[in-house]
Amino acid sequence: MNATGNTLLGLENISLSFKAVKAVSDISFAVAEGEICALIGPNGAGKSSLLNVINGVYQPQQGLIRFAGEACQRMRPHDAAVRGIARTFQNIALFKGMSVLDNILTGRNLKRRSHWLEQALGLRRAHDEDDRQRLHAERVIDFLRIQPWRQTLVGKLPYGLQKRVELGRALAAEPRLLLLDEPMAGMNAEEKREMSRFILAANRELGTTVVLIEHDIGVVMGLSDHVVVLDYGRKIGDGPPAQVRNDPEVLAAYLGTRHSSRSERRPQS
Ligand SMILES: Nc1ncnc2c1ncn2[C@@H]1O[C@H](COP(=O)(O)OP(=O)(O)OP(=O)(O)O)[C@@H](O)[C@H]1O
Repeated sequence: MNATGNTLLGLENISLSFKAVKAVSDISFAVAEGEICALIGPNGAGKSSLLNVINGVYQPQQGLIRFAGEACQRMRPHDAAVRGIARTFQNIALFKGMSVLDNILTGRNLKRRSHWLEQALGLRRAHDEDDRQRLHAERVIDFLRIQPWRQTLVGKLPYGLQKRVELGRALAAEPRLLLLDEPMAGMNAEEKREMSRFILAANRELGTTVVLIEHDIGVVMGLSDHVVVLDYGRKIGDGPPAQVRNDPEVLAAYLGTRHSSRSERRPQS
């Protein structure tokens, strides 16, 4: 564990509705700087909605978000990115017709200092900037061990590698907080182990705080310092993995006494 004990992200009484659907109801929890926090819960529990609140895609009707000591009621996606929050998506959101390197470079857009006109005119400052951004993107490529595919079009890569490139694009922004929406969905056991290693490395070696949504409870227990459990938009668990996995309310949500067809999400004993 890498956590400092200082709160990086605080959610206070967040509620979000879509007309009659209450996606998130009065959720509060804190994420310490340097920790890996997993958001878990059955389908429709409100996990993705909450990530979308954190990075400003959805505006909650109620509640406050504190990030790095600053409180705000409404965060726009651009503000969130400028403040150091990066995100990957449940369904891969990459430019399939662009190379791995160019996709990762798009993660550096907010770091560019040269004006678009300088870039259009090919001025020296823009060239130097390009070199610096490329160097950084190459470091991310090395970190994630995707050098052999750096010039390959992303659409031609297998799914597991595309997920890694998406992680790379998020890391290229040098985020303070990385939000990962099901980074291991659809992967086999070996791919999950590999992805877990990269997430741990980003956390430990780069010092990135991580909030991730994951359905594989074995992965969650092995990777996280902190687990928050949602069910029907409410928080029903919040604590270290060992505590959460033995919580009767959490077990009930997963073992299906309140839901049907939960068999694929049972905590491992
Ligand atoms: N844009 C939207 N418009 C209307 N309803 C929505 C919208 N986004 C989410 N919801 C609803 O909000 C509730 C929470 O959905 P959400 O996607 O956050 O759950 P989840 O826990 O991420 O589920 P899953 O594990 O299936 O991805 C669901 O009832 C969903 O149908």
